Amino acid sequence: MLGRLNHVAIAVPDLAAASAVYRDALGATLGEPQALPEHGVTVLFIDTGNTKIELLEPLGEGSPIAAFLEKNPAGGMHHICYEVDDIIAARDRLKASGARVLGDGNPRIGAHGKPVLFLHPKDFFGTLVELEQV
Ligand SMILES: CC[C@@H](C(=O)O)C(=O)SCCNC(=O)CCNC(=O)[C@H](O)C(C)(C)COP(=O)(O)OP(=O)(O)OC[C@H]1O[C@@H](n2cnc3c(N)ncnc32)[C@H](O)[C@@H]1OP(=O)(O)O
Ligand SMILES: [Co+2]
Repeated sequence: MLGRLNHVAIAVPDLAAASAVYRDALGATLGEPQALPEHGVTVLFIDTGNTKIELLEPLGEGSPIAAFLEKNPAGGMHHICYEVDDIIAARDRLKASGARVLGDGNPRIGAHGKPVLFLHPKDFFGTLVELEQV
C-alpha cells in the first residue's frame, strides 16, 4: 500500500518570500505558484529529484492551515505525502484500522490533478499525512 514519498509540505506565512529564500539561499528551481481556493491554499512545488517540497500559504478565509500558522508564525513542516496506487482501498483499510480520514472521507483532487486524502495527525504521531493516488 505505502508507496513513494511524493512531497514534504512546509506551511509559510509568505510564499513569495519563502520561495525566494529557497531559490537564492538553497539554489532551488521553483515551480509556478498555484492558487487552489478549493483547498484554501496557494502552493509552489520544488523538485529535488528524489521527491518534492511543497511550500504553501493560506488562501482566503477559513484556510485549513490558518490555525497551524497561528501556532507556528514563522512557518513549519506541515504534512508529508505518500503515494498509493488505490486511494479508495487505502482509505477503507485505514478506516477499518480506526484511523481518522479527514473531511467527508472522499478523495479530492489535489495540486497534481490526482485524488488526495488526509489522515488525522493525532493518529500518525503528530504528523499530518496526505495520500495521493498515482
Ligand atoms: C494543494 C492540495 C494538496 C496537495 O495536493 O498537496 C495539499 O497539500 S492541501 C494542504 C492544506 N490542506 C490540509 O491540510 C487539509 C487537511 N488538514 C486539516 O483538515 C486541518 O489542517 C487539521 C489537520 C484538521 C488541523 O486543523 P486545525 O484547525 O489546526 O485543527 P486543530 O487546531 O483542532 O488541530 C487538531 C490537533 O492537530 C494538531 N495539528 C494541526 N495541524 C497539524 C499538522 N499539520 N501537523 C501536526 N499536528 C497538527 C493541532 O496542533 C492540534 O493538536 P493539539 O493542540 O495537541 O490538540
Ligand atoms: Co500536499
